[in-house]
Amino acid sequence: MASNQFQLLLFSFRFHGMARDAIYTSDIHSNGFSFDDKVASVFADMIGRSVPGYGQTLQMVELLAHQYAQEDSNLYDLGCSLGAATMALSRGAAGKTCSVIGVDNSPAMVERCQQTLKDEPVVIRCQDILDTEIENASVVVLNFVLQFVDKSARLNLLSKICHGLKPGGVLILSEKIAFDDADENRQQIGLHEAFKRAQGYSDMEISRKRTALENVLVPETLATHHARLKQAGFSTSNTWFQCFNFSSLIAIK
Ligand SMILES: Nc1ncnc2c1ncn2[C@@H]1O[C@H](C[S@+](CC[C@H]([NH3+])C(=O)[O-])CC(=O)[O-])[C@@H](O)[C@H]1O
Ligand SMILES: O=C(O)C(=O)Cc1ccccc1
Repeated sequence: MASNQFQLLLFSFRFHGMARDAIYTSDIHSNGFSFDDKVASVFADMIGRSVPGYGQTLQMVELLAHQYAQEDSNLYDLGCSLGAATMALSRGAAGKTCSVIGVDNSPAMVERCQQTLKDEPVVIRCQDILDTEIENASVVVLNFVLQFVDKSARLNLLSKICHGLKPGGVLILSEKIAFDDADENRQQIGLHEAFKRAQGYSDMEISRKRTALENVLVPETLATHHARLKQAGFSTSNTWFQCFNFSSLIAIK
């Protein structure tokens, strides 16, 4: 997606009432994190101010879709939330006869996503991605989603994706990551929290969300991701982006 198009998307979220994320200014949401209506209503602001490099990641999803989308194939955005990466896929594949499919199991997200993308040539489904059939695919996106899937189900999901990809097809995987070295892990988490502070979150908001995400968002190391991608059947995987404890990979079948 050209950066002006991404700006347009952000503008459209703002225009349609994108509210500022103030969820953790109060402690009523301190018991766990879920993609409910409250989160969905501020999500564009939340992810933009919480994930360093998020906007650039979307631009690269468009570029990678342009590079790897094959004629007469399906492009999947698994865990599409409000459809930002779905839109990037659609833009990247413009001019090719591809079907773009976004999937999310949060009704609140899907409702908003369908409304926002109602004029785009994409289909948005409310479904658990563990139940989604992947077929005739050339590009599959998991943009900060695998981290929410139970660890024990991650390999099966990636194997299913690899199986549904055409030869030369790709998986674009973005994740919050962990580091084996405890000092490095602490430093990267500290830098991420400094980023969030610079984006206007208070120490209290940062600390409450950290607690809410415990055992909900479970990050793993890059080495674990690359090893699992290989085990799932991908022939290569490479890291193409990292900022603090957030990273994006591409795996080719
Ligand atoms: N099993 C599941 N099945 C379907 N959806 C799921 C599942 N588990 C989680 N989700 C969905 O995955 C999304 C994760 S957000 C993705 C951002 C987006 N990709 C973006 O590029 O803007 C990332 C974040 O919040 O850090 C939520 O909408 C969940 O409902
Ligand atoms: O905010 C955080 O600490 C994150 O790790 C990123 C994030 C962004 C949106 C929802 C959940 C987590």
